[in-house]
Amino acid sequence: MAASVSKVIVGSQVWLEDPEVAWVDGHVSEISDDQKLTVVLSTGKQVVVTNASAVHAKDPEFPENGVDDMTRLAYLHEPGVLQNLKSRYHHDQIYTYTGSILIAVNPFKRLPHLYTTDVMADYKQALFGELSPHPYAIAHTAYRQMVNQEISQSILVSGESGAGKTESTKNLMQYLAFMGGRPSSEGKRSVEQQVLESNPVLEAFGNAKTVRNNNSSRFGKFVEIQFNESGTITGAAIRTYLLERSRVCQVSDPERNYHCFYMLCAAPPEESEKYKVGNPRKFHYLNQSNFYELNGVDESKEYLATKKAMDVVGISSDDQDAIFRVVAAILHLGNIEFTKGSEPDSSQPKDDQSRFHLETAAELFM
Ligand SMILES: Nc1ncnc2c1ncn2[C@@H]1O[C@H](COP(=O)(O)OP(=O)(O)OP(=O)(O)O)[C@@H](O)[C@H]1O
Repeated sequence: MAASVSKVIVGSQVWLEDPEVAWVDGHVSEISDDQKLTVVLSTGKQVVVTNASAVHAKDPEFPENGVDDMTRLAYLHEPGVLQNLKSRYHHDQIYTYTGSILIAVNPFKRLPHLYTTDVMADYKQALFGELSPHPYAIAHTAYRQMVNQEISQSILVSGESGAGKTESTKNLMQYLAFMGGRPSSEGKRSVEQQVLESNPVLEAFGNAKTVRNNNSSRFGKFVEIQFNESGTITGAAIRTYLLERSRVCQVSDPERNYHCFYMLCAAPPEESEKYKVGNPRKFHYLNQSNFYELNGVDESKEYLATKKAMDVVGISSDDQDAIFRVVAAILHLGNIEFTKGSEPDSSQPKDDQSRFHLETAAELFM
C-alpha cells in the first residue's frame, strides 16, 4: 500500500526500503516539478526517490509502545506492521493481534511471568481483547466457543523454523488443560497431565538441533483434545506426520541427530551397557557432525526425564525397553561396514568391529 506522491507533501514522514535494516524512516524535504522526492533519513543520509511507490507513509502519531491490535494502525503496510512488532518487542510484549489472529515474536529468553496460573486465571475471567494479546486468550476463545456452541474448534499454529510454534502450542495446551482439567483420581495420572507430558516424549524422538533451532521439531503434529459436554478433558490423541527420516542416517555440521540417540548414550551405566552404547563419538550416525552437546542440556537427566514422561503417558517399561533397544540397534547398524564377499555379487562385514555391531543390532532387535 504505497502512498502516492500526491498525498506526500514536504515535511511528510515516510518509510523507505533499506537493504540492511528492511525499512528506514525519514521526512520529505523537497518535491521537484517532475515529482522526484528528496528524503532526509533518520540516519542523516539524504536520498532522491524517483519511484513514488517506493515511499510509504509513516504515522507521525504512532504510540511509542505500539498498539496491541494491528487493525488499529493508521497504515497497515509492511513497515507499519514491523515497526509495531519491533516497538512491542522492545518492551517484552511479544504477542500482538491482527483481529482474531495472534502474532508471536520469539523473545529468545524466558519470560516466566507471562505463563503462571494467576495469568491463566485472569484470562479465564476476561473477554477477548480485554487483556493483552496472549495464546491463553486464543485458547480461551476456542474453549468457550466449543462449550457454548458445541462445535469442535481448531487452532492453527504456523511459522518458519525457530519462530516459536512448539512453545506457543505448549502454552495453548497448558491453558486447555487448566480449563478442562479435573483432580486426578488416586494414583492415576489425569488426562491433562498425560497431554502435557506427551511433549517431552515427542521431542526426544522427533526433535533435533538444526542451524536455526536447538530444539527443532522435525515433524508436523495434529493434537486432538477431547472434552465432554461440561468442558472436561476426557481424552487426547496426537498424530504426527512427515518425520524427517533422512536425518537418522545423515547429519551435517553444525546440526545433530535426534535427541534420543544422545540421551541413550548418556544413560546410567547399567542401561548403556545393556544397549552397548556409551560415547556418541563412536557412532557413525552421530559423529558425521562435530556437535554432541547442547548448551545447558544434561543428556543423562534428559534420558531419565523422557522415561518418566513415557511412564506418565502410559508406555509400559517393557515397551520403553523395546523402544530404546531399537534406538540403540539403529546406532549399531550405522557402524557396520561391508566388504566384497567370496561369492560373486556378495558382501560380508568388513572386520570384527563390523561383525560386533551386526550381532549387537540383531540381539537388540531380538
Ligand atoms: N514464548 C517463548 N518464550 C521463551 N522462549 C521461546 C518462546 N518461543 C520460542 N522460544 C525459544 O525459541 C526456541 C525455538 O522455538 P520453537 O521450538 O517453539 O520453534 P518452532 O517454530 O517450533 O521451530 P521448528 O519448526 O524448528 O520446530 C525455543 O526452544 C525457545 O528457546
